[in-house]
Amino acid sequence: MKKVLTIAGSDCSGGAGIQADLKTFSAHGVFGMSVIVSVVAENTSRVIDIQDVRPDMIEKQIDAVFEDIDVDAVKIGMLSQPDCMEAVAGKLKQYAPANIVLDPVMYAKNGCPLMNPDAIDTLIEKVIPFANLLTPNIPEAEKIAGMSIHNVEDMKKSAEAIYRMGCKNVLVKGGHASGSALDILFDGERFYTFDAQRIDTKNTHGTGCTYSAAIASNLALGCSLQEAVHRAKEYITTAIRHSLAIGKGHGPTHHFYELYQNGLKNGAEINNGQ
Ligand SMILES: Nc1ncnc2c1ncn2[C@@H]1O[C@H](COP(=O)(O)OP(=O)(O)OP(=O)(O)O)[C@@H](O)[C@H]1O
Ligand SMILES: Cc1ncc(CO)c(N)n1
Repeated sequence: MKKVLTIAGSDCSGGAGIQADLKTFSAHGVFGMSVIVSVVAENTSRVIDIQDVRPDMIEKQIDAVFEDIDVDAVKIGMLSQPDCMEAVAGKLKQYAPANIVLDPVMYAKNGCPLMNPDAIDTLIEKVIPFANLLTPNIPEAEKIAGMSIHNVEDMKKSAEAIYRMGCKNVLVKGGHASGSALDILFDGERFYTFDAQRIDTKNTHGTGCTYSAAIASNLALGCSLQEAVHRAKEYITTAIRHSLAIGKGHGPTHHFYELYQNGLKNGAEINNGQ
């Protein structure tokens, strides 16, 4: 069985973070493992408080996994402070795992901050160079690239600027744009687009976590990057289409294994071109 690790924050309400990642791993038939970087008291409406795990404890969790188990892919999510980022980066250097997917989480869907804005330089200098794939949404791509994004051309320009920071591939997600749900992948040479119909729902809590965890699962299963993103786009589109009206705010996506299989069989209408 393929083994995939998430290094991220815990969402006690179950829709995002570590919890979304582990549900996504199970739906893909891979063995999920987790290193908790922050404990977040949050729900579908708000973030109440964040307690970061001590950096040496983050390092020890990563050691515990890698000294014992071969890891086929790593998904990295919420890293709230520079010292958490440095702890994770040091261990990525030490263990050099394959297939690192980095979701540079900055805000929850309800707008609450999950990363200290002063940590962005550390993210760029210390963590981004380890990523095989970076998956910013539009506001995150704006902050990292230092430009504003108004259209698809701007999404492409931001992807090029972020690529130059040392990650091997960049996927700028269009969930925050209007029109169809269009994502742009840049591999340093070419752009690939992954487009799906926008689903009219407020229940999109944890979509970015789910998407990046699905990409990491597919990479662990041996897919090429383009195939991994294509399949993950089908997965997230199906999970949003069947999202759950749980809670009073942005409800979570749905991770039923059977739903995933049916979604794939029914072909969740993804157009990918170049
Ligand atoms: N309403 C929607 N209908 C269809 N696809 C969507 C919708 N909203 C987001 N997506 C898709 O979901 C994926 C995740 O993108 P999004 O930009 O929402 O991530 P995110 O903002 O990082 O999520 P979060 O911070 O809540 O975890 C992308 O493929 C995006 O195109
Ligand atoms: C712990 C955690 N990670 C990521 C997100 C972004 O959706 C969230 N809301 N909570």
